[in-house]
Amino acid sequence: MTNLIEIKGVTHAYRTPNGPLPVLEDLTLSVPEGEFAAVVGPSGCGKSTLTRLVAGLMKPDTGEVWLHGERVRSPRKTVGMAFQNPVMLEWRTILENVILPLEIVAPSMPRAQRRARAMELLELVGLAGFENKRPSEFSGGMRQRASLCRAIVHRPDVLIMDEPFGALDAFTREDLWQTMHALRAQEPFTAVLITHDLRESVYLGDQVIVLSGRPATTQYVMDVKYPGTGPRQLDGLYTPECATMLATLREQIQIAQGRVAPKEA
Ligand SMILES: Nc1ncnc2c1ncn2[C@@H]1O[C@H](COP(=O)(O)OP(=O)(O)OP(=O)(O)O)[C@@H](O)[C@H]1O
Repeated sequence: MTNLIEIKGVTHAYRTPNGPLPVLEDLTLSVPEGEFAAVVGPSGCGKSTLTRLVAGLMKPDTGEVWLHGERVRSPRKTVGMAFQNPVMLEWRTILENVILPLEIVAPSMPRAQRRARAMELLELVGLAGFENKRPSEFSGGMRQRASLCRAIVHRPDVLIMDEPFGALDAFTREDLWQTMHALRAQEPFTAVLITHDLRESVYLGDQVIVLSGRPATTQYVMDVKYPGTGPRQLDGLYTPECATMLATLREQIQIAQGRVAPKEA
């Protein structure tokens, strides 16, 4: 499997009035094409900075970021992004909001085709029938569903999500996890998810990458062996296999926070 994302020896510091703030330190990681990588780490360690580098919104001080075999040096159209608080244009309907990236990336696409593409996704996430509503009429969960559609409507190479479900209640969040699996089953894409929720990382991730405390480096990578065959079931989270994976991740986070010493190899 080829790697869609390659981050090689990336080091970055922000310039602040108090001097440089080192955020990433010789960070190396890769995400194979079609895989879902969940990234966890202590608060403030540099997770969002990492997403900005992959999207080409920032350049690292040193090191290289590669996407689909091309060095990332500027913002990429082939990246879709979703955030905790999706910004929607209130004067547009939900359908018109979802169509927006196509207007920018594929301006020559016929209007009917754009609408059909957006509707296809809205149906997939359970929002068919709501397409003519305004964002203000939507709940947080509905906004986030629409935001996911908008992020992948132009079929990006990679979907980057920065705590997209962080502000949702636990039940809505679990619904959205299932929606995410449904979306991926329909249109396989490579994904990077920043999250603070270890259960979410295991339920959604093919791999979970644990970053160290700031300045962040790749501390630990777990290949998720989710119990059961076929589509992942939420019940799987309550099995001994998942309990073991979650305990390992929790310990890694505590090491990253400096609360526990790493075990001798
Ligand atoms: N533009 C900036 N200028 C200066 N410092 C910044 C800037 N952006 C982020 N930082 C600082 O860099 C550090 C890493 O920030 P980043 O948002 O990447 O961390 P994070 O792991 O995503 O945080 P959290 O888990 O709290 O969401 C933080 O200390 C933050 O305050």
